[in-house]
Amino acid sequence: MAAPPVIRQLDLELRNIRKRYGSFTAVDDVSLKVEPGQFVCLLGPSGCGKTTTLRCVAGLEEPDQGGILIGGREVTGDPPWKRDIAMMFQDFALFPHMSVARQVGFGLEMLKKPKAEIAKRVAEVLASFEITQLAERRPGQLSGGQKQRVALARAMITEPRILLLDEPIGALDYSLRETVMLELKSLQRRTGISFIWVTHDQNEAFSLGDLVVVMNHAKIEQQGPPQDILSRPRTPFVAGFIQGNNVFHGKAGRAQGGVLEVETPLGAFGVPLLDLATPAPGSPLSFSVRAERLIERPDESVPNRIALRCITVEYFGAFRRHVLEGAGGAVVKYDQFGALPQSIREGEQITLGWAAENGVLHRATPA
Ligand SMILES: Nc1ncnc2c1ncn2[C@@H]1O[C@H](COP(=O)(O)OP(=O)(O)OP(=O)(O)O)[C@@H](O)[C@H]1O
Repeated sequence: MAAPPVIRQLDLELRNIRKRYGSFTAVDDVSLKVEPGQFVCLLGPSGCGKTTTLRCVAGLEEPDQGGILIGGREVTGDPPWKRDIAMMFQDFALFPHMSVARQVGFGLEMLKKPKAEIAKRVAEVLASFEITQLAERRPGQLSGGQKQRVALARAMITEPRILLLDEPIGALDYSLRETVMLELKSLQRRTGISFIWVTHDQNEAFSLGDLVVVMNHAKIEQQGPPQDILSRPRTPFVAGFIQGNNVFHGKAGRAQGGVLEVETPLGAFGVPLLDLATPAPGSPLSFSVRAERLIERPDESVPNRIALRCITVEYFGAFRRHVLEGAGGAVVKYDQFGALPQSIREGEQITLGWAAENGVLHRATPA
């Protein structure tokens, strides 16, 4: 007889969560499914509702509408300690008068575990986070990086199903961040605990997340693997928020062979429709083209072409960014691999173009 199918419960499911503060809606109709052991990054500008969403998952806020399931179990209305989660805050929220060893064991103390078991687990966790030598110190005697480890050890000791992290490396020096990011990613992979990581830093979100959830004005604008968000932004907000996109606004023209003509102040361009319905002629819309997808001095075979003047050339580590101006002052960015010889000078007039397949038509509304 065939083995019964294994049903893997989602670690977390948010079903149409809404949270209002008075008349202000901080989280609006947010739905999310987190697979077991997923690294999820909630990404968006300040005030978009990331922290409030996380606090709803933690049980620190109660949503006005919608449901929260953790490990397939409805937890909406349950207090934080009944949710199989742990949380780590940007300021680490360490208890100032408590020794490192005591704080790390605090979660187990709350769960009323026997003293001997707590001592054994604390010793193990301190060793695994390489902070045994700090056991008797107080938070005031720790560096930023050490506080971070202590906060993490404290969160992980109860082996939660989900770890919620609110800007967990935001308080660290830049020099430390990359190392800590790598450590946290490998910790997440090793333990198989789902991480929900709030950040406004897209580099963090794209380098860490299996799933990136982009929020704006209390709503999810797009969610998907980093590659999808980078290559196929679905809304003008996502395209504009993610570095390196040129966003063009215009009106729908004719569609032919799956390519829509879009009329913009810079000219008419062909953009693939892919799975989108053909918009009514004249309806307003937008599309984007990544700055590294532009081609210099394209020949006649390239249908989308713009005459521009180069305003500035800037270096961003591995690439060189050209900022160019077109008709009516529209700004276009063109990125070139930094190791290539510079081919466009400031002040130069130049034609840039792109293959039609590199244009990404946006959906009019968030989805
Ligand atoms: N307790 C509260 N009372 C009233 N408004 C609140 C409260 N908490 C949050 N808000 C508002 O809800 C909105 C979303 O806040 P939230 O902290 O979730 O945003 P965020 O995306 O995490 O921002 P940041 O990156 O700045 O932390 C903000 O406009 C904020 O001012």
